[in-house]
Amino acid sequence: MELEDKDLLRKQAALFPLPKGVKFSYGTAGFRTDAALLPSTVFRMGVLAALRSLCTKRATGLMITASHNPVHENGVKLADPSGGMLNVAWEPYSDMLANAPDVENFLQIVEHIVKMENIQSGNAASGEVLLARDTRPSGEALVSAARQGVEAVRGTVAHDMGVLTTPQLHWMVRSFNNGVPASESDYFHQLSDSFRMLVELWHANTGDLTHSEELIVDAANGVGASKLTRLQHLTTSLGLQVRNSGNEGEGLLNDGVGADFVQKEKVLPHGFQLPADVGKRCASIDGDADRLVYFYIPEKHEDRYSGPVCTLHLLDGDKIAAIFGLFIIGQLHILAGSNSSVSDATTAHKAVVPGYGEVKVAVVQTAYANGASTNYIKQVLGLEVATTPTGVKHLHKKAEQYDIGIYFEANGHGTILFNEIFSQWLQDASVQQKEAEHRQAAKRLVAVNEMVNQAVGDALSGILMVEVVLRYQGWSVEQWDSMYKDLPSRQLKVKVKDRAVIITTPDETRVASPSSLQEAIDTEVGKYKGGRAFVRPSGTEDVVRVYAEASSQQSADALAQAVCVLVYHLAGGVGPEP
Ligand SMILES: CC(=O)N[C@H]1[C@@H](OP(=O)(O)O)O[C@H](CO)[C@@H](O)[C@@H]1O
Ligand SMILES: [Mg+2]
Repeated sequence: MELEDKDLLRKQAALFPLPKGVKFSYGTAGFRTDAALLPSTVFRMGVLAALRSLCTKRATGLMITASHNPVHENGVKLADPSGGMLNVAWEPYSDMLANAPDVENFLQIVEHIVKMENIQSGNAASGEVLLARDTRPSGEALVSAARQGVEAVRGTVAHDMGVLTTPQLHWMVRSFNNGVPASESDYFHQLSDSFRMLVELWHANTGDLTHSEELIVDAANGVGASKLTRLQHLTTSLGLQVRNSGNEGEGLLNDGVGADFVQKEKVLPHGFQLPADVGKRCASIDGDADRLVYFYIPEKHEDRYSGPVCTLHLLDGDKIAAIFGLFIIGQLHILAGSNSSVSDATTAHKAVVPGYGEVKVAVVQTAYANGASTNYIKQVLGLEVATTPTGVKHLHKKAEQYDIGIYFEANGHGTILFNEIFSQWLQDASVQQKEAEHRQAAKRLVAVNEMVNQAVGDALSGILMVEVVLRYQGWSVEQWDSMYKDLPSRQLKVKVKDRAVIITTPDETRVASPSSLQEAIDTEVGKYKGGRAFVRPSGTEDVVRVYAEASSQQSADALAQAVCVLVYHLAGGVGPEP
């Protein structure tokens, strides 16, 4: 690095000293903590995003959000030039930079990165970083810190894209680097045009494609609310009612609302009521709109305010993956000219399409996927199921290995990826296939590829896709729910002194160390028919997560509870015994 580059960085970095006594960790999906502690981290991530851009010679992205966490927290996520998460090989750099104790140490790490990655800086270089934030009050000041970080690296500029959902920013980075229109308005038009196309292509088939009931969306009092409203203006046939939009009097961001709350607590979010909302098709998104779950309250329900509450029927990421898989395989069958039904598992997963060959399709899940979903996807849909560690960065990478990769975490983060060669083939097939039916199936898949965010999981495009598939199937939310019945499950957390003492096998289903813990878990699981349990240290919170499944809710609860006690005793639990 040249002297003047260093001087500029030194001067700017001095404005953002590291707070005392804090250790930052990149974790599962970026840095997250109390907003007041973050300016130095965000400034430094601005520097890293700039270096990554100079290194790849393409634009990168930086998003200020703490997703489903409380409003006083904030965080930073980095987008790689592909629009996906920051390349995992660069995560150690982000940890090193974020924790550098002083300016000189920080400069040394920057120099180390520049050398290791052979980065050309200076006037001739041109890096670009797109910045955005969610609706948190701390966001504006943090975007300013990020901008100062980006511009402290000579030869890079920051573009502030304003208040966006996380998936919108990732989409923009991807589009920008692909040289296609990349503004927010382009995003909305791409989604709504392809939704309209899918609706029209259904008309071509059978006639009317209106859904009798509108969808009610809990927007977590976050950034997704205004974006959904905008989307609705462009897609008139999408009947939508947005609640928890964060307007005056509607409550706080993520407070008793949103996808994380609904998925974990399985109770109605604020703004929804009995009996008015019974039977309605409802969805929740999270604070930065990258997670989506659906839910409804059945006619026969318990009152949420009395007794143990589980009145809400949840359709989580696993069920969204299942209905997406059903649609995709259905269209591939048309293209393959096969009359076999999706329940014919022996042929379903080998969609051999004349002119292309075998189309490789898989659903990618983590160990948190409900066992019933995995069975259904494999046995009824006949699709391959691949498993990865927790975290979208892992699922996304795996899904890219297929012609069509559908990935979802149970918590509702996921999307459908199309590989480039297959997507080009579909484009050609949509005009060149002899049979009109085949051209239409290809056109539908082309429209799905356009509509569903190819950069990252996106609640907005996810809603459009679910709504399309429900209409194609002619299903109500209850009919969708009845694809399969979830195995009873329970997820709990345990506080320990140092969660790093637990090391799991790569697939995260077993504890490698301490080995006594895995032996004890095995003994406990053996006591329950159809039982399954695993533990892993969280990558976003200072806890160990415990997951259990069994044949009844009571057994799942008991198994999860027993495993919590084992973790507490064998892995250094703190506070009162669980
Ligand atoms: C069990 C669970 O839901 N874990 C979540 C959570 O990660 P943890 O590492 O488990 O804290 O946050 C991640 C980021 O949002 C998300 O990708 C992941 O699925
Ligand atoms: Mg989120």
